[in-house]
Amino acid sequence: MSSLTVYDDTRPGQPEFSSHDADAIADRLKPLNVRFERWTDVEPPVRAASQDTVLAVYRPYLDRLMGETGAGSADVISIDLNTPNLTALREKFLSEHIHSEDEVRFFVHGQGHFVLHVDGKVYDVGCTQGDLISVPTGIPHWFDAGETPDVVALRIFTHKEGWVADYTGDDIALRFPAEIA
Ligand SMILES: CSCCC(=O)C(=O)O
Ligand SMILES: [Fe+2]
Ligand code: NI
Repeated sequence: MSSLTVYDDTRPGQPEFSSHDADAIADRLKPLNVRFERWTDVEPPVRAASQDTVLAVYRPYLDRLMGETGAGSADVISIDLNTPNLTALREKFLSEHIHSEDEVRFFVHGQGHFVLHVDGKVYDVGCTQGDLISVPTGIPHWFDAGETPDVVALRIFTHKEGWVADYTGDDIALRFPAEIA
């Protein structure tokens, strides 16, 4: 289930807002210019589907999204216990970072948490199958799918280099472990 938990960034473990309602989550994130939507009218491909199959299933939606955002490429990231170099991959996403483009992700299978750090607040967004999230350029955040990850997500990129992060050097992610069910 999608979720949002909000904290003051000085008070880990003391949520000041929490919801599992997609509309309430979207409303709460809107002032940050974070886009959060549920796309439920597409039947997801099977978990083991190839990257090309996943892209083909979502093609019309992807074309619209890429048109709206000006993104030039899309790919599929799949992370589970069999993923090569899982520890390194997990660590790469787990430290607070920013991007110079919007981070647009659609959850095809499984779940993961985008944790955003804005104006003294921490927003732990638990994303699940059917969720679209767009984290605006420059918002510090990290991503955690836990120690037994199970996630397949569509990613779209504006830069031709693909995924590039600037780490903030803040170790806040250590103080705010995502609420992984
Ligand atoms: C589910 S996509 C992996 C996370 C990611 O791209 C990021 O944190 O920048
Ligand atoms: Fe990111
Ligand atoms: Ni919950």
